[in-house]
Amino acid sequence: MYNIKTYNAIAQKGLDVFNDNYKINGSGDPDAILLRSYNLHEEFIPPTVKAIARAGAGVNNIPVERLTEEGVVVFNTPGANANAVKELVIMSLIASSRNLFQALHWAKSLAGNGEKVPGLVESGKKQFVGTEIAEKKLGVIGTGSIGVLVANDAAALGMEVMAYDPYISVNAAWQLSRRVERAMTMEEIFRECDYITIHVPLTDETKGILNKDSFALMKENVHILNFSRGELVNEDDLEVALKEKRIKTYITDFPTDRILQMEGAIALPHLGASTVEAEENCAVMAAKEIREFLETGNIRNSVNFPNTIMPYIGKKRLTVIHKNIPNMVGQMTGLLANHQINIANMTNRSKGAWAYTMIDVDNGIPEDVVRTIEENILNIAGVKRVRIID
Ligand SMILES: NC(=O)c1ccc[n+]([C@@H]2O[C@H](COP(=O)([O-])OP(=O)(O)OC[C@H]3O[C@@H](n4cnc5c(N)ncnc54)[C@H](O)[C@@H]3O)[C@@H](O)[C@H]2O)c1
Ligand SMILES: O=C(O)[C@H](O)COP(=O)(O)O
Repeated sequence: MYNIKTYNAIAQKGLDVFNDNYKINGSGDPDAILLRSYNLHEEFIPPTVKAIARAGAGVNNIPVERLTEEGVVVFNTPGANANAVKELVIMSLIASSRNLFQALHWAKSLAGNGEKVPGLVESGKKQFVGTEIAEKKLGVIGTGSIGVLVANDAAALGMEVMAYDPYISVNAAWQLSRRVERAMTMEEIFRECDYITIHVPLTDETKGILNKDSFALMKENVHILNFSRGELVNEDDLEVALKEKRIKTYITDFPTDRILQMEGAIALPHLGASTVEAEENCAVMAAKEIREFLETGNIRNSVNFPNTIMPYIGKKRLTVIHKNIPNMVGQMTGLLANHQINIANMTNRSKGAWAYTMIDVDNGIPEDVVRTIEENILNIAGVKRVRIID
């Protein structure tokens, strides 16, 4: 029986992925954690936890580096909420061009004026004259799951689109419309675009990527959309740029008290992935990742360990998380050979400083021998975790 601890509201469809062999939030220490944006940085994570799945894209709420050192596999759900975010970004692009957020607020303020309302509407509407997005230039920073969809749809709506992503995946490159122009530097986007939308993860490299230097390069009256993470934008510099009216609108899904008080800032309450479809997609994918890892050792969509898939054929499986250093596999197979154990199947993959090995051995090995081998492998310098799956 496995115990799964959840944080945040996880869609029932995802929880339904777990069968009778699982308890959700049962008593005792968990085997895995399933969460969304809950901040795990300050949380105690018991050593029983083998996997953590983020039902969503961003993993900046999870202490990934520390967990990697502890041999805990962290998953996310690539692309599962991308369409939801894209729809909100496209909506916001149009809404900001048409001053829709302010206009709605103003229209509502007319309540109580009785029969005068239609007249007030007609005389007041000129303050909200907007611009059309067709033929304007959109810059997309980061063309992963969300950025590609935004770029393609904006191009289909008649915008000129320029995209920048020095680490673009082959998959994303295949998906990108031929109408999307490639920017070789972010500066090109800053200088040329009327609208800029950012779709990169929050990392040490991307923190504060939009700052006074980038604002200084931008066209006057640029609209900036940030549906990725608040910390990508330097708040001090943003405040100045909005005050100086260099930036026309800053639309964000990540309000802070300060941003809420800035004129020209439009804040949504982190709604990007809050659709029934996205919540279900993410929860189902995350739950399947946990199940597959706990039951077969296979790793799919991990952010800290190599994706490693070996068909599970019901044999005894040894899974080993270890440092990516020479002679690890040799030492493990040597131990098995010493016990006259035949290897039926084996795989070894690495990602940066870490590696993962799965070895299928024939069934029927006495339990005490299995335990000895487990202990011996764990004693190999560089090995962090060993699991035997029956
Ligand atoms: N508002 C929301 O509810 C919501 C929902 C989903 C994701 N997000 C945020 O959006 C981010 C992107 O999501 P995604 O699903 O598209 O992720 P993704 O991993 O598919 O795409 C991220 C892209 O950013 C690129 N990138 C990384 N560093 C870069 C840099 N310095 N310059 C340019 N490009 C860079 C990567 O190459 C990748 O293509 C997530 O990390 C998360 O923080 C927010
Ligand atoms: O990174 C993500 O996937 C989003 O920010 C969604 O966060 P949420 O699951 O808390 O809505």
